[in-house]
Amino acid sequence: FTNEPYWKDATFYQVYPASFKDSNGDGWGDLPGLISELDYLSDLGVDVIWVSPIFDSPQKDMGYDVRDYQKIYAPYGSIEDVDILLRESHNRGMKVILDLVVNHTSQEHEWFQESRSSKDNPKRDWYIWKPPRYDAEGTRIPPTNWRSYFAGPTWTFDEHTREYYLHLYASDQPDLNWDNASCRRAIYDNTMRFWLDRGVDGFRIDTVNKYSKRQDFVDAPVTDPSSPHQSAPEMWCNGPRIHEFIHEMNRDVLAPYEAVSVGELSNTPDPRQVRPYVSARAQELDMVFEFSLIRLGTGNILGPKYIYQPFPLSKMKALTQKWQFVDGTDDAWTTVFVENHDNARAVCRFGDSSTPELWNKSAKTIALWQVTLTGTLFLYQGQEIGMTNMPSSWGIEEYKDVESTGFYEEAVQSGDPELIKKTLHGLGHLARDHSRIPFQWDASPNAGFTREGATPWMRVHDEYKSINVARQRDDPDSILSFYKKALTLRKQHRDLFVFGSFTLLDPEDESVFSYVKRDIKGHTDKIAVVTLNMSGEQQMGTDVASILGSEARLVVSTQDGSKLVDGRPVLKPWEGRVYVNY
Ligand SMILES: O=C(CO[C@H]1O[C@H](CO)[C@@H](O)[C@H](O)[C@H]1O)[C@@H](O)[C@H](O)[C@H](O)CO
Repeated sequence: FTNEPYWKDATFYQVYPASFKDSNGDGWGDLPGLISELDYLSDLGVDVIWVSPIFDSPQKDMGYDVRDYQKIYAPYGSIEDVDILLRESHNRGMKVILDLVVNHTSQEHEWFQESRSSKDNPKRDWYIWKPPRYDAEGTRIPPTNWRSYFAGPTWTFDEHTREYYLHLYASDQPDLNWDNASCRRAIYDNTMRFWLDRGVDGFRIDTVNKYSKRQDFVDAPVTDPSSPHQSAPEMWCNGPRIHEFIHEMNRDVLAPYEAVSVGELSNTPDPRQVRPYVSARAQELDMVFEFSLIRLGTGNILGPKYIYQPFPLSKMKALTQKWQFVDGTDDAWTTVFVENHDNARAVCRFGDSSTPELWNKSAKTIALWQVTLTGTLFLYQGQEIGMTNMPSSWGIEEYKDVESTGFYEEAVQSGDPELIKKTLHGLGHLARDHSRIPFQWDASPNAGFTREGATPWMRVHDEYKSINVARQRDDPDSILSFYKKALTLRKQHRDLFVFGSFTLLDPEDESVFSYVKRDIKGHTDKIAVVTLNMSGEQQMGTDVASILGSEARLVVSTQDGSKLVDGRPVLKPWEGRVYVNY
């Protein structure tokens, strides 16, 4: 696999800087804090660190609203700290990618300040401005009836020039007009080249399939008669010029710097629509995140996103199979992930955190699932120690995320107590806040995230004394120890685990998740069988012997189990195993 680019079998680790490590006691994570834990990441087996936005920002959406791409948000540190992060990471053989948020800026960005200053300002067309419409009563209404991802309209009226500007997210995040070539050039120069010239190794690219909007700006069909704002992803997702723009970004910036790129791609549930973005010969993106699997349990993200919808294991298995589309028929590549800063914790959503024992066992089986899937693996901070959702006893006041508060406000305004109750229940399961509380390093005050007496920007989890790195580091039976072992196994068996074809077994089984990985690249007859008990009862695993014959060799069990009956593993509750024929 020598001729494969490093980023295919590299392990990426996402850092949410506000919540990773605070070095100066202001209760907000920072770059010196991250730098002080690089050995921890290196020891875990991390190859590439993805740092969520650190740029100057009013933090309306935690930095996904950038005021100055070339300045570091002061509580995070300085640009010199980024240089140290790069140097110290590279010295440890780790690369660093930054978060590129260029579908929109903050409304405080100088570009937007100029654009809103007058209709004939040279940067007017760098954003998307439209005149108002008026309804039958002569009331001014937005140019279209589109709904924002954070609830409410996608348009805000600007008194100064008496026009509306478009924002797919918060009104603090006006969308840039990628149809304007000078705007695109400024994005390439002012943001991407600036950081690549400083030694950054690549980018996670935010909302990458939303840059090209349909130019007819018409109303969307009314799917929710109770709301004036309608779901309309077809108006801006995978738009008419999106491949032209991304190919240009690759040709002019990414390729010349050999910068790795991972795009964040939503509302595109069909792999046939995704492959063109990630086929090597297309020269667009190296890989993308698609969210169908990680979003299981949520409603339509442009509708009742936070009305929780329980899902069967068979659905999780079917979505895993759907996105394990690397089959050697083309040069497309994919990603593997189950957590990020926009979703709740995996052990609470796909595992069972109801007891310490089931929490430990289910978190390990989720890890084994992840490390045996084909594609580039991404971990999210805290996943490796099994961090859990905020306690259900915590009130809405603990939820800080603009999306959580937006949906809660919308429910309150509806005056419908049932909707309010359902939304609170849904947020308790799904909110982005769950993955954003401070990282749990040890049992000292504030979980070692910040110093004693400091006030963390978000409350530290009540259970930090039982779930933290210090407690797990030297415990061979801990989730952390298992992740270290599993990440090593992934590299040792990369031809099957990272590059192999995926075949789902027993799709209707609602307790056991089994699949086969075959060696498509090496063209050998090497086979791995993965069989995971995703239930709280003992289960029979898949028929390993019928696939691997007498050669079946146990590579790993999450609970040191090995019992086989008639060629089928007897799996303890939440036990996972991998067998191979070599
Ligand atoms: O649309 C996005 C883009 O998210 C990216 O873009 C958003 C805007 O920059 C930002 O808030 C997210 O943190 C960033 O990951 C969703 O993935 C997001 O999860 C949101 O919850 C929609 O329901």
